[in-house]
Amino acid sequence: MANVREQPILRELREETATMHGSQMQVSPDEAQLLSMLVQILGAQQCIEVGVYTGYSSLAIALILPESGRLVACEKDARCLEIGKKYYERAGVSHKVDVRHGDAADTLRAMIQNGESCSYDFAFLDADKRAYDQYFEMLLELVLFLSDHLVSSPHMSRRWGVIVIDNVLWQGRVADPLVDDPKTVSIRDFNSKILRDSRVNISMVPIGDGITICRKIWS
Ligand SMILES: C[S@@+](CC[C@H](N)C(=O)[O-])C[C@H]1O[C@@H](n2cnc3c(N)ncnc32)[C@H](O)[C@@H]1O
Repeated sequence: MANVREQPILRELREETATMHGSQMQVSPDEAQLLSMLVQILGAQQCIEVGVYTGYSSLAIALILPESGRLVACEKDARCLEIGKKYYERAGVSHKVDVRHGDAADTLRAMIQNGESCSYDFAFLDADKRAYDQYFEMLLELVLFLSDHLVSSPHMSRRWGVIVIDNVLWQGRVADPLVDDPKTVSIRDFNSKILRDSRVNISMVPIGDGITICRKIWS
């Protein structure tokens, strides 16, 4: 497949999203391209997105997932989900997307209670910024980690779950000590926490609004 950001259906979804009444959010083709490449490079099969909006990133991921792959797509806004579902259908990927309407924290908690810990390869976190830490803790539980003695081959690719976190630069506000609104403080505190977190390796990438790529290294 060509680069996902060049797919006409993604362009169409982006245009429809831009014309939505009251829409202030922007979707990022560069981020979606990176996400889909990561999913492909990892050979990910089981993915989660927290905060779907109209489905731009989830569609980019679903397009690249193999037929056996699945993306659990968590979103609280039914109107946005209807747009996403229309595009999954049109792109022929709706069988790969498991849409979960409701509060994402409730959905993730239910997945853990349902015995799904350590069974996801890839997660994308992009919902309420004040709850990042809460989502992150549950995603860390849900993504895979196989310690050395459980890995049959040193070349096995799916040993570590990866979590990608969006908006970590928050348009530069996290670096401005004079900005102290709740969302900025929450993202700033979250960035500091995961920098020191021995359960993960991280790399912050300054594309879009800043994303952190986080690899689980401890279970
Ligand atoms: C920035 S948008 C997501 C954009 C999407 N990830 C993309 O790249 O195309 C954030 C979304 O998170 C959703 N959201 C915020 N809080 C939520 C919650 N508690 N549970 C589920 N979804 C939530 C919002 O409704 C919004 O659609």
